[in-house]
Amino acid sequence: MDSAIDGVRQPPARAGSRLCTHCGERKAALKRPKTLEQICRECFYIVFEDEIHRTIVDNNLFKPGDRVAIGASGGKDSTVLAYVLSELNRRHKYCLDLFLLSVDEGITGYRDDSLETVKRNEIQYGLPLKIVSYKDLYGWTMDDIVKAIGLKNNCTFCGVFRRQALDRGAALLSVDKIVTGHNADDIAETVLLNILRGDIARLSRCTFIITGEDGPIPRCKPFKYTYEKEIVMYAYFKKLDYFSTECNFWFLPMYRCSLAFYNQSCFYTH
Ligand SMILES: Nc1ncnc2c1ncn2[C@@H]1O[C@H](COP(=O)(O)OP(=O)(O)OP(=O)(O)O)[C@@H](O)[C@H]1O
Repeated sequence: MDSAIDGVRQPPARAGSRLCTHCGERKAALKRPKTLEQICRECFYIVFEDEIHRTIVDNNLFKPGDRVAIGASGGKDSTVLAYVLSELNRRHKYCLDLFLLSVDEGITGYRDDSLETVKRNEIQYGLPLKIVSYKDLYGWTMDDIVKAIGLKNNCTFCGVFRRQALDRGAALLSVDKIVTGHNADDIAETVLLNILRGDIARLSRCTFIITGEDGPIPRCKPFKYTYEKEIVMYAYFKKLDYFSTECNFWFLPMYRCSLAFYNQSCFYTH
């Protein structure tokens, strides 16, 4: 729709030529998926990080002196989590001891490459890294398991092993908490899956921000309210070093195509 300034009809503002609705000074670089506001990069960083800080504080995720392991796969979510958490820890003086904890499932051409990214993150963010492998813990790699059982149910095995491996790694690091990069989209997906499966017990638990408080080491999801699209934008604008290939053993072509399209649809090009 055309707008009128001093009675003169103006052409519609082009996406990318609009001013940021927060500072009103810089050009908008994106339309925030969460609020649909036109926002510049600098203001986007501020609101994105502040929302995660608020989530941490409002839900008492940590206490001063906590040792916290960041489940680091090298993917976008855990890379952004490691970066933002170390920034917030410094800025807001959470007084946390942060560690990167990676599980090597033994998937050639996937996890070996993504672990190289985590090793670079270790240096870039100055966070100590611990890697635990299925081979050392269980005597099997995922490559061996898929050779033995094929591609059916392999993700179920891998998920169960990874959960336990993260606990074992966390125990070796003597941490108080594990944080993972599960985001709002992941949680929505889990809710839908649990509804489809009729799994009422899991349905009630799957949205909790802290889980496993009765187990060895509690797990937290600081990205519970963070949209996946915004995590991708943050990583892109900040030029974070992350690994973006899907697992070799997980092949859903339609999902991957739609995700690629979805991840690109919110940027303005100046
Ligand atoms: N191999 C791993 N080692 C350590 N942590 C992991 C590993 N795989 C997954 N995680 C943790 O579990 C979270 C969810 O992983 P999942 O593979 O389900 O989602 P994702 O969206 O691909 O996450 P990411 O972008 O961080 O890879 C990750 O963000 C990370 O914190």
